[in-house]
Amino acid sequence: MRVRLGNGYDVHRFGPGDHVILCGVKIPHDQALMGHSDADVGMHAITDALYGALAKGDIGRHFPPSDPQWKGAASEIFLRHAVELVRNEGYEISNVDCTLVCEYPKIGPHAGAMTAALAKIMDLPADRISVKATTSERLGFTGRGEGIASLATAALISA
Ligand SMILES: Nc1ccn([C@@H]2O[C@H](COP(=O)(O)O)[C@@H](O)[C@H]2O)c(=O)n1
Ligand SMILES: C[C@@]1(CO)OP(=O)(O)OP(=O)(O)OC[C@H]1O
Repeated sequence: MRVRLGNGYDVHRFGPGDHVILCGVKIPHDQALMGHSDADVGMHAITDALYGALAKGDIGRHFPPSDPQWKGAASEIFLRHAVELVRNEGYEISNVDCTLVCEYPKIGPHAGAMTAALAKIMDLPADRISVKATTSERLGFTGRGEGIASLATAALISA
């Protein structure tokens, strides 16, 4: 059996707005995340982990921020593309683990909905997907509430 691992990391800054979209779930919040797309920082990190596991570049290579086609795009477009590449290369996703770094919003109450949303998009059982969160103890840009960071790891196994 062949195994490949990938990691992903992304950051989006806060700006004016009344909700964020994280791992496919819309969460009411007193600010929004800014980006060329819908700024789903969790989904972007997972997408990059899949590209990384395949050694096939990153999200900006496949969906350039300079391309107006992706302005306001739903990030599930990017994730679906990465999942398709995984399957086309003869792998299946063993599991994905994502950590969101922010003081607010609190992720715990939404983690189940995020896992379910990702499972649907990735066509995977929910027990292969983990979404969790940490604060940064009010330190740094995430601690000051200037934005949200996300890290993800993906493991692929040969199908
Ligand atoms: N945005 C967040 C941040 C954290 N959590 C949950 O709180 C726990 C404690 O966080 P620490 O940073 O103090 O370790 C963490 O393990 C999460 O369960 C959260 O839900 N949303
Ligand atoms: C996702 C893309 C799509 O144009 O735009 P952003 O929403 O700005 O997100 P980022 O994580 O900066 O990745 C770059 C782009 O590929």
